[in-house]
Amino acid sequence: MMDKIILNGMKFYSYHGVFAEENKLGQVFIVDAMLLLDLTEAGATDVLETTINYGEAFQLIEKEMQKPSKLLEHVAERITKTLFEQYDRLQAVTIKITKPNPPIAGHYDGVGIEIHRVR
Ligand SMILES: Nc1nc2c(c(=O)[nH]1)N=C([C@H](O)[C@@H](O)CO)CN2
Repeated sequence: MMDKIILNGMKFYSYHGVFAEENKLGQVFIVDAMLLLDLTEAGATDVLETTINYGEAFQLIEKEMQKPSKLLEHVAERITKTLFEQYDRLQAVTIKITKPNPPIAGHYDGVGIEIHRVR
C-alpha cells in the first residue's frame, strides 16, 4: 500500500467548459488530489525536502486551473503532467474535479471526473 499526500476540497473560480457561457462567466471548481509516493524518509528525517511540499503542489494545481480548457479530463491530465514533471519521487496521482453548479438543470451535489495515472 503506497503512502499518500492528500489535498482535498481545493476551490477555484475558473473558465473550463464546452459551452460559451461557461468560458465567459466562469464557475466554481472543486479539486481533490491524491499524490502517491513513499513517505518513509520524511517520516524518519523530519525534512521537508525528502517529501512533496503540499503547499507548493497546491500552487502548481492552481496555476493549471487558471488555464481554460473545454473538458475537465483535459484539465486533470494537465495537472497530472505538471506534477509528474515537477516531482521525481511522485509515483502515481489521482485527480478529481467537480463542478458543483454546472449549467445542467436538476438537483445534484456536483458533476465531474476522476483520473488515476501511474508514472
Ligand atoms: N465527460 C465530460 N462531460 C462533460 C464535460 C466534461 O468536462 N467532461 N463538460 C460539460 C459541460 O462543460 C458541462 O459543464 C455542462 O454541461 C458537459 N459534459
